[in-house]
Amino acid sequence: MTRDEVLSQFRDAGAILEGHFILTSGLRSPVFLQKARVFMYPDKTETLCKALAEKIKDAGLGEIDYIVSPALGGLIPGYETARHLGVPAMWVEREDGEFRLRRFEMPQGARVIIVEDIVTTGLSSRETVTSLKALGAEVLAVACLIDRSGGEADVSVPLVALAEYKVPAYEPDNLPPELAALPAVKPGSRGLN
Ligand SMILES: O=P(O)(O)OC[C@H]1O[C@H](OP(=O)(O)OP(=O)(O)O)[C@H](O)[C@@H]1O
Ligand SMILES: O=C(O)c1cc(=O)[nH]c(=O)[nH]1
Ligand SMILES: [Mg+2]
Repeated sequence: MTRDEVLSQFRDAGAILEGHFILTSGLRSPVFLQKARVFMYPDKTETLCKALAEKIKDAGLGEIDYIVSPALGGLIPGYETARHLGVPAMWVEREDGEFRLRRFEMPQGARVIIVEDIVTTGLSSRETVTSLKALGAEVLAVACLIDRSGGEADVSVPLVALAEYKVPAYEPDNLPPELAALPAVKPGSRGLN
């Protein structure tokens, strides 16, 4: 899929939101990719994740034992990408703020690809890599649907992005006036009680 085809799937689902958003990293942005509005549609999700699975295969990473995704956003694309790769999918979820593989066993040395929905700073992906390495997994790569950093994010392992879409993000104490004038909302699940 081309970058424009990937972005069209998001645009057609009404998933490219404009306003003032607090991102999971704490950065602020005038654009939010509300992936849940894409994952509402099984056909769109299948199209995107089939293409991501092909890109993962083309990356030549060798045998893959498991896909693991960070909840919540990674759950649906992780499952669907795993389906196209023919491997099982697990997820990590936050417990006391830390990603944990609460419901599954990870065999020592298992070869894992992490599937994320969106990468902005790479923070959530790095947290996922750390949690899986601590269990003895070999993390081959992170794969995501959209890399908002335009290739700049450090996920601590190779990053396979279906599309890059560079979107501005600002430190909260350095906002452009037109962004500061809008009320801020935080759509993601980090820090929710
Ligand atoms: O690269 P980063 O700077 O970490 O940003 C990207 C992360 O932000 C979102 O998750 P969020 O924590 O908002 O919660 P969600 O998965 O429940 O949407 C998204 O699903 C990624 O996991
Ligand atoms: O950085 C984030 O938290 C983030 C950005 C985005 O566009 N979409 C999303 O789900 N999370
Ligand atoms: Mg997430």
